[in-house]
Amino acid sequence: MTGLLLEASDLRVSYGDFEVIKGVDLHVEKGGALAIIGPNGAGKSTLFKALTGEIATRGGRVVFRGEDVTTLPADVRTIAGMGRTFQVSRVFLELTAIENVVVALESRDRAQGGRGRRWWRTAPEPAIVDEAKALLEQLKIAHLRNSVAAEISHGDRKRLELALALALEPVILMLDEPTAGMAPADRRQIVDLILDIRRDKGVAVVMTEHDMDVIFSIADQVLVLNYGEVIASGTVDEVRNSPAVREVYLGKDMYNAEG
Ligand SMILES: Nc1ncnc2c1ncn2[C@@H]1O[C@H](COP(=O)(O)OP(=O)(O)OP(=O)(O)O)[C@@H](O)[C@H]1O
Repeated sequence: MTGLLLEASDLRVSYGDFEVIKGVDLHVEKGGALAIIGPNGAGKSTLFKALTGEIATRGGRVVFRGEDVTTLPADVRTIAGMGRTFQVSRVFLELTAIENVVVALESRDRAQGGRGRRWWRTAPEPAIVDEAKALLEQLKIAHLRNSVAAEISHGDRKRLELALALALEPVILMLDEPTAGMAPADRRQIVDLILDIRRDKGVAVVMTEHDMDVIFSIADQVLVLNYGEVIASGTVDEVRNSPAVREVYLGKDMYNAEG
């Protein structure tokens, strides 16, 4: 699979007069995986939110699947195929795992022009329930389907969040620190899941992440930000060997740096 999926050019974002993203260019190929890294405060989250449409840009363009989406809100980008997970989980805590996935699948159907659940029905369509079960199975949390989301572990909730993102059939998954706050064993499992999703569904990935092992396992391209500017971009090896990157991480072990 080749071809451009997501592209940003001369992207600029400011908080008041404080320019945080200062003319960033990036691109993601179909099925590709880009990691955005950089020291704390470099602008990673801000850039990520500008790509997903959660914050407005002051300049530049974001093009997704050939369409200029620069001024389109996040929900429209989601419907267009941009799946999203958050650093802080956004599942419905009071619903069970399967109810969460059913809600996501029903909203996908509505977005695709379906009618969603008819008003007189108290239960979802059996086909939707089957699809939800299959997704939970794929994410290896089928055994938790009747557990209330508030009561499942942090790692399993991350899996559930991935299931919700996948329910919308994205062509790209935007993952904001997908392994934040996880134990090493859980991290490895999430990495394996993301690799499976990439392989099975050909979904592209953009992620911010601090853990270099996770980055090196998943990403084929890395973009390094410092003070809102790209100081290096390329393959993992190209970035590793970049003098500018070494300078930014000077005095730190880049591969274990928290930033
Ligand atoms: N809502 C906001 N209002 C004003 N300034 C902000 C806001 N959010 C972030 N900033 C500032 O913008 C800069 C970039 O922040 P951002 O969170 O994008 O960096 P980051 O690279 O994601 O950092 P971290 O690795 O710590 O998550 C920082 O100086 C931060 O203090």
